[in-house]
Amino acid sequence: MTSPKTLFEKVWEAHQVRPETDATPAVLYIDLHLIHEVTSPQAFTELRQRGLKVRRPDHTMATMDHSTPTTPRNSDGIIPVLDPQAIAQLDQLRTNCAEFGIPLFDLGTENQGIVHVIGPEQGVTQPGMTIVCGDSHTSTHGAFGALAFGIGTSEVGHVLATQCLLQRKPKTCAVRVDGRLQAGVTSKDIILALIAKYGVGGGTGYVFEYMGEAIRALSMEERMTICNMSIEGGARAGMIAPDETTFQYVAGRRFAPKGADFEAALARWRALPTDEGASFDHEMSLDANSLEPMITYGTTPGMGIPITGAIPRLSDMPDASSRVALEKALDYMGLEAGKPILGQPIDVVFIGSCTNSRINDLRQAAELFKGRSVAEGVRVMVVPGSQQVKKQAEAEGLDAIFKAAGAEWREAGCSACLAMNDDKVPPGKYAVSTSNRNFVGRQGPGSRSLLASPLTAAAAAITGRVTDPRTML
Ligand SMILES: CC(C)[C@H](C(=O)O)[C@@H](O)C(=O)O
Ligand code: SF4
Repeated sequence: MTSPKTLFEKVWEAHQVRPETDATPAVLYIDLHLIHEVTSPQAFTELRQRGLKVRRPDHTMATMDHSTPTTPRNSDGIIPVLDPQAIAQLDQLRTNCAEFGIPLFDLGTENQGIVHVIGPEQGVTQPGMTIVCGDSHTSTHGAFGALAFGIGTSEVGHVLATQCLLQRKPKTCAVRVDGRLQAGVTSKDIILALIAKYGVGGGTGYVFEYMGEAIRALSMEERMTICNMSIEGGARAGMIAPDETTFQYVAGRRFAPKGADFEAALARWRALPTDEGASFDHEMSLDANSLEPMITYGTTPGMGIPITGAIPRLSDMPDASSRVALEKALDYMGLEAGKPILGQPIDVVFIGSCTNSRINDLRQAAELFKGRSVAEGVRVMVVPGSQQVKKQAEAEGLDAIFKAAGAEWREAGCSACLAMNDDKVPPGKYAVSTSNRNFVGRQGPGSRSLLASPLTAAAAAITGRVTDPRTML
């Protein structure tokens, strides 16, 4: 009998070409390499300079998402790109993919979308894989029981050339979430609460494995929301053991194994969950029963509170450095210590990003918008994570609900998650956003972001203030 192993250890060992030594990191084989227009150009330049080819173009997939506009199509069905820098970046990716034989989901084509939305959607994201991308939210794919993490641009070059990566083995942390979520409380609230409890550095050096009754009860889309923000809790990656929910989601997708291959894959995937008695280096926990909708008030994703709570006071802080951080954050946010967050007026609502732009997120938001209108003076952007999500939402009539309420229904992309395209939050304005980062200037210079779930975002859109969505269900 071999000793019991964690999910992470099984995936790591199956991909280790060479183990690490004191002097050298491990060499890890990569099953899937996702690329986008922002972090890949220099990597291709290096390949050309060194006369190298892409080792496995068939295990590499490209999309356009960050700098793409999400403005509705023109009368020719084309999404117009006006920004010269975006034009250059997108053209460069087209050239690189054509030259190196990499499949590309080009802007406006039927499968284009945010890189972390399309991987799962196309069935290229599968249990037990190693997945990398020059993007920190690659952790999203860990929801399938894959080991998935972000890499730097020079590493993108290494993976393109060799399909391998040099990595130090991270430690493991079990994150147990027991109990059941109340109505109006979502997986976004689980991850915001976890980061509020353990801090943005709590997971440093670890790969999280989320487990427990509350995690098992979640759909794949909800699990992706949690794994997506593992990186905001400091972890290298976040994983969830694959189960029937996972297998059902993957089955039948475009690039998923079919027939006998699927059966063989299933047998392998069923052996992935952490063995009874396997040990972790560290543990964290959260009680789902007592969770409320969460919202952030500051400039890190860890500055979050239950929506019925009050903004912390300096005297609540454990040390001098957190007092300074809080003071600076509240100054930037224009919020007052000790005050309730409920009722805070807001200007913009953004429903989208790789955290919360899948069909389930849009359905939840639409449920609240149905028969109601956006508050006077509030701009609401609803941005599907992919063209497929957009199509599905339109087939279900969700777009009609959003538009009738007075929200904008846009094309797929990262959009207002980060200020790399035209979708920005104006200086000094407050945005309730379903994205994952509320850093200074993240949604535009001077923008003030309050991170929350799609339900909480929709509630704010309708009332023009921070509102508990449970009062509107
Ligand atoms: C542009 C990209 C490198 C970046 C990331 O790595 O996460 C972006 O996706 C983000 O969310 O900040
Ligand atoms: S949606 Fe936001 S977090 Fe996700 S990849 Fe795009 S910019 Fe990064």
